[in-house]
Amino acid sequence: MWCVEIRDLSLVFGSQTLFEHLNWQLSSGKWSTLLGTSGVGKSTLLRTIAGLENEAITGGKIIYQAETKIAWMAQQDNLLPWLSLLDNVQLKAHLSGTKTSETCDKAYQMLVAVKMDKHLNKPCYQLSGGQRQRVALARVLMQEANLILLDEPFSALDAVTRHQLQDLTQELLDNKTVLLVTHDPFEAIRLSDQIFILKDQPISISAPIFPPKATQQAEVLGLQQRLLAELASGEI
Ligand SMILES: Nc1ncnc2c1ncn2[C@@H]1O[C@H](COP(=O)(O)OP(=O)(O)OP(=O)(O)O)[C@@H](O)[C@H]1O
Repeated sequence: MWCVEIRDLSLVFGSQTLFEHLNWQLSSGKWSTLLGTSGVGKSTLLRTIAGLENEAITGGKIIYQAETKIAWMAQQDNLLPWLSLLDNVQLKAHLSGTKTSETCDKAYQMLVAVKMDKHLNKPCYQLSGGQRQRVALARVLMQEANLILLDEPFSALDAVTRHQLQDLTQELLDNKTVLLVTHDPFEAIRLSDQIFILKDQPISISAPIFPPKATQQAEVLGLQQRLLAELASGEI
């Protein structure tokens, strides 16, 4: 069962053809990861699925399952620095002047889920990078989306914080459809149900690679080596 189907899609930036008659399906209820060298077009694919690149599309279409609701989380958390955590999490209500005790309560519950509730009235500029990404995750949860697009949300974090936030994100987004962009093969192996490698321009997307689940097997190390080699061979 798919959540998004890309059908015969072509996309061009000036003289650069990124997608040409691209066909691809994103499976429902799974974590899918896009790996590929810098500049290949991973973020563009994510933005295209989010409907943010319509002007660059020259052909084909994207079909969404009924009631698909999209949320987005990226490396830059896009929090408003002078607003409190609580207001950042309920930003839509805050900006539209529709805050209620229900939206406040729900935002609070989301901050509890990401273990940031004790800071709820602080302005966001006082937070560390990892704390800010927790708040960004709470904002994603607040949107009650069923398709979550993650554009390198962990890449700016130190190893320990990254590990913790990966685990938390995986726990809280269980059962959602997640599409993750990363440069890190090990992150892809840890988090994904399926991995896709993007290569070349126009882009080709590999068949799905299904990582083993236990993280300390020789098989995992072998797959990590294979992904690194594939990425190196696809440098553009
Ligand atoms: N709005 C735009 N206008 C023109 N060119 C663009 C635009 N957005 C992206 N590009 C170009 O499209 C190509 C793919 O960019 P994209 O950011 O999708 O790559 P990426 O694989 O996500 O790279 P990275 O891993 O470095 O983030 C790049 O050559 C980039 O310069």
